[in-house]
Amino acid sequence: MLRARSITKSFGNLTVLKGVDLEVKTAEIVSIVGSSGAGKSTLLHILGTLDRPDGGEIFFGTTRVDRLRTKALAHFRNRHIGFVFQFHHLLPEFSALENVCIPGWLAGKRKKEVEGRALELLGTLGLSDRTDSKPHTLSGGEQQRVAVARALINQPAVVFADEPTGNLDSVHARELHALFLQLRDQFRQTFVIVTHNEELAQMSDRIVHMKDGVVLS
Ligand SMILES: Nc1ncnc2c1ncn2[C@@H]1O[C@H](COP(=O)(O)OP(=O)(O)OP(=O)(O)O)[C@@H](O)[C@H]1O
Repeated sequence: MLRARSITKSFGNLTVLKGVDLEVKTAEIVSIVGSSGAGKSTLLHILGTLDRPDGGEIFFGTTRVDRLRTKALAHFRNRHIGFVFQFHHLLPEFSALENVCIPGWLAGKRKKEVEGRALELLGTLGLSDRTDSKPHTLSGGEQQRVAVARALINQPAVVFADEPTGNLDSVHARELHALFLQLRDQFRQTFVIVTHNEELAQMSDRIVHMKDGVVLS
């Protein structure tokens, strides 16, 4: 599904990634753990095509994404990659349903089709009765679940999550992780997660340890 080889990245004099290799299979949940500054978020952003590596190669299936031009890359990202961040960045003036639909509309899919899938996803995530709610009227856990539904709307090959439970209490954090497992089983959804939460990392299929810009295991 996802194959990254010899990924390097520097910011000025600081070499943050020193030749990272990583393979992720379909329907696998991989957690990336490691101390602060190890390069986890940098790697996630590069794998998620939000940033480009200095060297190395990244394949999604047979598509080499690090060579795509900016416009083609944006198109690829919107169609095939989902993101969940610690702060979910929901658009405050739009309802939960609209927030979920927007990436689908941007991808040029039919309005009704997108809405149908959004309603199905929100139902799966236990939010059927909150579809018309604005983000500020939802709890932190509910907002994060809306963000997960939004990440899934275009049926992405991979969802990248950077500290997705960082602003949730332990009950909601556990619920969110259980949801990732459910989505893996139900839709064969693949996840790559950066987390400091040891308990959640243990629930993944595989833990990848990073230290000083390299993957240890
Ligand atoms: N855009 C940038 N410009 C300059 N330096 C950066 C940039 N992004 C990250 N860095 C530096 O790269 C190093 C790795 O950062 P990164 O966020 O990838 O680490 P991390 O393992 O995710 O850390 P944390 O667990 O604290 O989030 C840090 O020293 C950081 O300051």
